[in-house]
Amino acid sequence: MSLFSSEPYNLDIPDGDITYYEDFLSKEEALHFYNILYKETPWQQDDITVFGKTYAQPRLTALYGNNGKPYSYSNITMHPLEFTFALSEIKKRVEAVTGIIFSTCLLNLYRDGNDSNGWHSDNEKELGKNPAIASVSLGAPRAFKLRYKKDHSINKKLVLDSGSLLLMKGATQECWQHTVPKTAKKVMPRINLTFRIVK
Ligand SMILES: O=C(O)CCC(=O)C(=O)O
Ligand SMILES: [Fe+2]
Repeated sequence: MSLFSSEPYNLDIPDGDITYYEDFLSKEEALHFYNILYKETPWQQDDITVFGKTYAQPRLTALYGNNGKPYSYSNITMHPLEFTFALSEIKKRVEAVTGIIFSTCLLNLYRDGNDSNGWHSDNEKELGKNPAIASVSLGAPRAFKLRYKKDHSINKKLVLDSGSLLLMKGATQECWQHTVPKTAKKVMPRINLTFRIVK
């Protein structure tokens, strides 16, 4: 954290609980972890099936966990790898700030502005009701949009900066969807880590 680190910021939204910690990691720490994770991660590109249509996921992913439990979404089942030293360090930091102990981390690599993550909620049944999801961003800043399921005109846009932590809790996954849209801007790669509790 820098001397001028900003306070955690609570989004003012109905039926959700979202906190943004802009300076969760310093810019130097974020770059350090970005470089390690970019190189050490066995990035994979899976085919996903959404509404009966199959296509290559527009980003690369990897799954890590400490309870051996697989995680399934969009007709893909991923089996967790053992946490690496770098991921364990980040996990400890996330747990210290949030007070929540996570079992699993899904990594996303957005190679450029053409990579994205479509509108979804993280509401898989193995996450249980009102799951807490802690999302760490490293590398290029990217837009992160949220919309209220009942009324899409209620929405929010954040830019998730390198070293930031976004914590989603409570009814957020039940009542909101989120997306990382494509961008026409020339952007460098971004790594996102979502810590979850897989039951
Ligand atoms: O990349 C992000 O910021 C979001 C990732 C995400 O929504 C997910 O993996 O479920
Ligand atoms: Fe998500």
